[in-house]
Amino acid sequence: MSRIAESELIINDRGGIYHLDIRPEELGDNVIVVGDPGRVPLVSKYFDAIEYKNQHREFVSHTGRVGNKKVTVLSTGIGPDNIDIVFNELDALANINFDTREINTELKSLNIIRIGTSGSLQESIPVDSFVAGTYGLGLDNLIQFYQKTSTEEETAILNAFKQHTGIDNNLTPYITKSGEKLLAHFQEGYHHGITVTCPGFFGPQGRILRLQLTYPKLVDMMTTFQYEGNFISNFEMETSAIYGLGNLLGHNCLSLNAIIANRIAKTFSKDAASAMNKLITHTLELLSNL
Ligand SMILES: O=P(O)(O)O[C@H]1O[C@H](CO)[C@@H](O)[C@H]1O
Ligand SMILES: O=c1cc[nH]c(=O)[nH]1
Repeated sequence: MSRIAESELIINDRGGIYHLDIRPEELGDNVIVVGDPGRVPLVSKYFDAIEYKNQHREFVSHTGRVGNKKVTVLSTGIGPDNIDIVFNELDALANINFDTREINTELKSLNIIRIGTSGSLQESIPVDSFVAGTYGLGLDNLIQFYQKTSTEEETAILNAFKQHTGIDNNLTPYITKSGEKLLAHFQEGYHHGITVTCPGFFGPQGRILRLQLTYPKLVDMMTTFQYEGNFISNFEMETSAIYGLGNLLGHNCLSLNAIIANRIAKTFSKDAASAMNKLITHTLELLSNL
C-alpha cells in the first residue's frame, strides 16, 4: 500500500485534518452536514452529550452521542467546491491511517445526512415543507474532475433532462442517486423528488437583480421536467456533490431540505427557523433508531 505524501493528505500539529481540524477519533460514523455554521449548535443542543467541538474557517463541528450513536454535526459552508473539501477530508478521517498515511484495508461507510434549506420548484411543495432528494442533479462541474460511472437509470434521466431543457455544451450536468437505505427511513412527512444543485444562488437559480441571464427559461424547464415518474422538486447548492462524491467514496448519503422559498408561488417562509428546528429534531429521532 503506498504512503500518501504530506502535500496531499495535510495533517495539522494537533493531528487534525487540514480544513476541518478534526482528528480521526473525533469523528462519528453518522455525520450531519449543514451549510450554515450557525446551524451546528442548533443540532448539537439535542445531543445527549457533546464530546468534541472544533472550528477552522467555516467548518464548525460538534461530535457527541444521540442514544447509542456517535454523531458529528459539521458545517460545510456554501457550494459544491466546499463539498469537495468536506467529503475528501471526512473520507480520509474514516478510511486513511493518519500514522502510516496508507489507505485502510477495511473501508468504512459513513451515514451522511445533509440538513439544509432550499427553494421549491413545484407549486405543490410549499414553504416550510421538507424534501428528501431521490437524486442529486448537478449543474456544477465538480464531478467532471473525478472518474464517475453512472447507472443506466441515471444516464436515462440525465439524457431526458438534457433533451427537455435543451441545455448547451457550456453546462455539463450530472446525476447520482441518493443512498436508498437512508431514504427508506425518510418517507412520511417528506416530499420526494430530484434535488438540483446550482453553482450559485442568483443567476444559476434564475434570480434577476441587475444582470441578465444566459438561461432565462431554465427554472421553467426544470419545473416542467418529467421522466418516468421522476420530477424536479427543489434546488439548492450542495446535494449533487454530496451524492456524487459520497457514492464514489462508498458512503450512504441523503439530502433533506426545508423549503424556505417557493419560486413558482413566489413565496418565502415567514418562520424558517421553526421549520428547520422541526427538520432537525425529526432527523435526529430517525437517526437514533437506524
Ligand atoms: O441552508 P444551507 O444548508 O446553507 O443551504 C442553502 O442555503 C445556501 C444559500 O442561501 C446554500 O448553501 C444552499 O444550499
Ligand atoms: O431559493 C433557495 C433557498 C435556499 N437555498 C437556495 O440555494 N435557494
